Amino acid sequence: MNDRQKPVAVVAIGGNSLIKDKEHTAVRYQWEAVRETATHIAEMIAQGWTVIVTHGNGPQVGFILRRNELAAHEVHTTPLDLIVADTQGSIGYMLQQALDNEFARRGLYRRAFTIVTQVLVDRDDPAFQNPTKPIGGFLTKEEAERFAAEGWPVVEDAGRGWRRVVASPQPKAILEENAIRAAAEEGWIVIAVGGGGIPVVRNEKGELRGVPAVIDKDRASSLLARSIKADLFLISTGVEKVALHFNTPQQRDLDRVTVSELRRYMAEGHFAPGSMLPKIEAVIEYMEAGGKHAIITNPPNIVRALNGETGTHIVHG
Ligand SMILES: Nc1ncnc2c1ncn2[C@@H]1O[C@H](COP(=O)(O)OP(=O)(O)O)[C@@H](O)[C@H]1O
Ligand SMILES: NC(=O)OP(=O)(O)O
Repeated sequence: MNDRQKPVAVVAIGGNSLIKDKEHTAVRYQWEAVRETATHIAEMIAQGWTVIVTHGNGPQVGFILRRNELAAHEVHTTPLDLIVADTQGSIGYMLQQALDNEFARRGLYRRAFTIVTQVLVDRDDPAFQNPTKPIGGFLTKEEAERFAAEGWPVVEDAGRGWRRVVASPQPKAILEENAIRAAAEEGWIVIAVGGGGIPVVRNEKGELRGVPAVIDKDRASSLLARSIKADLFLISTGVEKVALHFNTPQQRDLDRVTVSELRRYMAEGHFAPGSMLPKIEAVIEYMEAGGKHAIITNPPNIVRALNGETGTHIVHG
């Protein structure tokens, strides 16, 4: 099979799943998580998939922003679009190196590379007035109240603690889409649309300009999967399966769910905004645009999920 005939998967890796856990966020733990994730993606590629890797950056963007603020008396601060670009570079670099090492270890003739990706958003998106995207680490209620008093918008995030939030406009177009497609067709393992893409708008002269926001990477990854007509959209996150009544004694994990069932569960409020809800909306959008199959699972279960042994599988119906 040549590279153009291989099935194409967009694999979206969560920013939270790229830190070890909320207590272990230092760079060495990020490397551990990236290297572990890379082994599973390499196995997928060994099994015959062409993979386009996208990734989140929520925790990492928040850490860089905070570092900026703490050092603001000494060095200039950086706008959010540049911070997103920074994370595309740093996380892209980590994934690229970890994947290349894994390919070499397995004797797989593959190389990975990262495409700095700009994503067009609407200047008038109401999201700019209503920040919803959680970034940075998890705070206690007391810490969150203290930061809120300093002007940060904060939200409670899926029972895991409090987090700062920033604007998260809808992705409209991936400006480097043709480059991503062409590189994947040539057999490259492309890392792209990092952190949902660098948010840009067109000004009155039609020129591109960055805007201060963090696009949801699941929404942007769904847009990519739809645009390139990917055979599979796989979201790798912190849970093996999506659940109903998540984090309660009534929790029930979903193995196989149709799009219409998923819509109903979404309307019943089973999926937390800012964490699972955007993933569910992203897979529904992908499936309703003609996508074939979507999976939500965690990194260690990627290959088992592909073999139908675990994960939440979203199918037509
Ligand atoms: N219904 C649900 N089923 C499973 N997980 C859920 C649900 N609602 C909220 N979550 C939480 O959402 C998390 C995934 O969101 P998040 O950590 O923001 O994603 P990412 O991996 O993209 O960083 C899961 O790890 C889990 O803690
Ligand atoms: N940009 C983004 O959606 O990041 P997370 O996946 O880390 O939330």
